[in-house]
Amino acid sequence: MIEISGVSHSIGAARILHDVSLQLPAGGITALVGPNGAGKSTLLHLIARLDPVQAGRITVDGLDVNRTPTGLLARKLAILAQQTHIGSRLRVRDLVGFGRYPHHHGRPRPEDEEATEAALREFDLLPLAGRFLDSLSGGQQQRAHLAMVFAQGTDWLLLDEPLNNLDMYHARALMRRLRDVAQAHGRSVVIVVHEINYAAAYADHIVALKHGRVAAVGTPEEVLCPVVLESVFDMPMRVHQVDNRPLVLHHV
Ligand SMILES: Nc1ncnc2c1ncn2[C@@H]1O[C@H](COP(=O)(O)OP(=O)(O)OP(=O)(O)O)[C@@H](O)[C@H]1O
Repeated sequence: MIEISGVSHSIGAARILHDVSLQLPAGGITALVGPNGAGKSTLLHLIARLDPVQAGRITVDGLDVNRTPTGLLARKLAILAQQTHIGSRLRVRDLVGFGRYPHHHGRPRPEDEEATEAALREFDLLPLAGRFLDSLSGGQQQRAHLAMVFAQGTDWLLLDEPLNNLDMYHARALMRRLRDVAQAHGRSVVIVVHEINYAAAYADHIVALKHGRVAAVGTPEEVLCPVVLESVFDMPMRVHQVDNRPLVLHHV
């Protein structure tokens, strides 16, 4: 479980998160939703210690993220951040192989090579494995970064807008893969997602943030109802049920 207790965060004079307390359960998919600027990425960065926790406390399966050694944290959680600053003159296979670094510290073993090849295969990257990142399309680059995160083989996957640039085929494939790793392998996934119907179809648990505060928490049925959605996104919405899941009509 990830426990977030009384977390506040400021950048300069701007308060970004206000006393956020949450529990993200292990072993399923949690979707973080909310309008632009709500603080979703900031919260994910704090969980992964890309930024230090200024006030409050975050633990991941009991490990305090501010005090846990980097190597241990990197074997516990992997994050796909929204902006990645990795050298573009890097080949896809090398990027994906970096995901294994916390396990081998620079001396890859056969099992690390196998994990890298498996991740390349999983994300349809084998034909592109020898290509430089800057020669790939946006969606292909996104798949390469996802494969690196998967190759890390952690209990927790934190993914900030992983559907960015993915076509319908690869978006659905990714969400099914996330559901599979959560259900069949007991791993835990936290995903920031703007397309609310991916949260509706695949999430077990939804957290809505607004203006740096928790606006709603619950199952898809509890959070994805017009009253809650309209208060979070400030626009009218209709919600239907399809295959026992909510389907949000927000685009018309
Ligand atoms: N380096 C920074 N300097 C100043 N303000 C920042 C900085 N980084 C983030 N912010 C502000 O913090 C707030 C929360 O940003 P954050 O990226 O966490 O939101 P988000 O919910 O992920 O938004 P989006 O859906 O647009 O990605 C925003 O108002 C943003 O402008």
